[in-house]
Amino acid sequence: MIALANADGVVLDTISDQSFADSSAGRSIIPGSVWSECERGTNALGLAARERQPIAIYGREHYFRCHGHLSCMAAPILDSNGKILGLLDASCANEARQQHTHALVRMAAAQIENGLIFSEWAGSFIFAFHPRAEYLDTLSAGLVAVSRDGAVTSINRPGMLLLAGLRTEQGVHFDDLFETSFGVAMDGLWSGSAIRIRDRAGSAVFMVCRQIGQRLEAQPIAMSVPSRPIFVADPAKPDFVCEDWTLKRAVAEMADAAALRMPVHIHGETGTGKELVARHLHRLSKRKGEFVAVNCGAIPEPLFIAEIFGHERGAYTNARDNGAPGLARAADGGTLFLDEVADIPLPAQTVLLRFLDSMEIRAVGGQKTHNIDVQIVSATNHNLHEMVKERMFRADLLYRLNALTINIPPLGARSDFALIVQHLMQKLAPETAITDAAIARLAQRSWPGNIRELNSTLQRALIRGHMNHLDEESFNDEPVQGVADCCNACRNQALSRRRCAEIRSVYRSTGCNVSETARTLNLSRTTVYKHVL
Ligand SMILES: Nc1ncnc2c1ncn2[C@@H]1O[C@H](COP(=O)(O)OP(=O)(O)OP(=O)(O)O)[C@@H](O)[C@H]1O
Repeated sequence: MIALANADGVVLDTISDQSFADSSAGRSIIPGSVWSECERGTNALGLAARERQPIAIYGREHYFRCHGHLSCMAAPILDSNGKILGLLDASCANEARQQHTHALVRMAAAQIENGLIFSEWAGSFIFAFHPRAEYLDTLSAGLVAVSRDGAVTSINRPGMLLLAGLRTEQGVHFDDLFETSFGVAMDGLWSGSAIRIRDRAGSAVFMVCRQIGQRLEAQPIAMSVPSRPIFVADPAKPDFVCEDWTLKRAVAEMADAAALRMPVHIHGETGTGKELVARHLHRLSKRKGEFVAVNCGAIPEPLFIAEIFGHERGAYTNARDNGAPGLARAADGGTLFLDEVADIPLPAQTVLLRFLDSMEIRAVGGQKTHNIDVQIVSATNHNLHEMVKERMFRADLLYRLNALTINIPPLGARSDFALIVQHLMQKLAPETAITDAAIARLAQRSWPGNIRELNSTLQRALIRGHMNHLDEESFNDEPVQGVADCCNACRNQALSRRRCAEIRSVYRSTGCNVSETARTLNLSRTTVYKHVL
């Protein structure tokens, strides 16, 4: 049973399976029942309210013997001033208690707290931050809501912990918390990519913009906003826009491939949604294991085999102390997504081929082999057949990977362009409409960075916008073709300006190909993105 209670421990609502609801334990937790500590002695709801932290109370730990057959895990839901808004509780018969329920209740409470920040501060920018970039999408990330003039309106609990020692109350300025000023940070944040800045205590954090502040004072005007959600929650259906006829047909074929565990290769320009398609395939496969994405272009060549297939303790210089099982084993029972597969170094291609033939792996420096069961999905924006001709990619590996090939059309060629724009608008700024004329104008542009670039363009227009809708004028400042010589973040920094100009020049000379630019200049693709989009 899940119960929601107010700050005094009065149960407001419950959801329960029938047998528990009918049991004597279930009948004691009903809307209106009071679970404050002074009424019921030791119990999870009462103690969580009193201690202001998650609490689990098992069986006989309850003060009243009549509750001895209950196990309850409760967590308070706090607002950003630390006031308790309510309590969430999961209760079950004591014999059915599980440790991980406690973690789930805590996570659910944290999710509600984050959701409240988004709904309460729709007029603010909301930034996620964390010392590690891969945690930006998790509940450990700090969230800070900031008004359009840089005043902090709200910070979530993880954010307070990350900024411990600094003044975090409502009204402090972004510049009081971070060394990079609000204006300079915004230059980087509006592009949609993560920036790295230091807080005033000197710790480096990654930060990304999760919500663009609306201009709430403007009144809505009649405009084309999608009247119904674009997606319905059905795991068999893609959770991305897929109304383009060629893409729809290709995606439909994936269900059979997933059922037969056929290797699927996804081809498409950068930013067309290859990873989204790969994740959809994983959902379709209903495999219990993880979806493990490997950016093959980001792993240095000497480490590639060890990273994928694992290594034993001390297998090579700088190897992790206890060795590592490798990404292929992490994907056992699930899906291994080899992104940027064209970047796999030739020696590693041979090892990968052997693995695909046998589904057997042996860690570097190890003796034992392990059989694993993974769905292989690969992706690239390169023409692997051309690379085979140039002897840069093994033909036998290509034919092992591409039992089914999905070609994702570039954004400019998609018949569902308008739907994609509406979908991105709904995610970025659900209250903001966009005119059909503006969509038509966007459709005429070239989109070398595809949907990712379209997303950044909409973000920029929303930040610059003075109304609560976007029209043709909103895109007047957009460069129609190509890019200026340096990006906004580098414009005032003499040292990085030259480097930035070089990146942008190589980007143009490669026909706006991010991967190619990254390879030519020996940079990560993220760095290239930061400077060109
Ligand atoms: N059909 C779609 N509907 C909605 N959003 C999409 C769609 N396709 C892509 N996107 C969005 O575009 C961005 C890029 O998608 P994704 O990372 O999957 O592209 P990619 O082809 O794997 O890029 P790269 O080759 O650069 O790694 C993501 O933010 C994704 O959510």
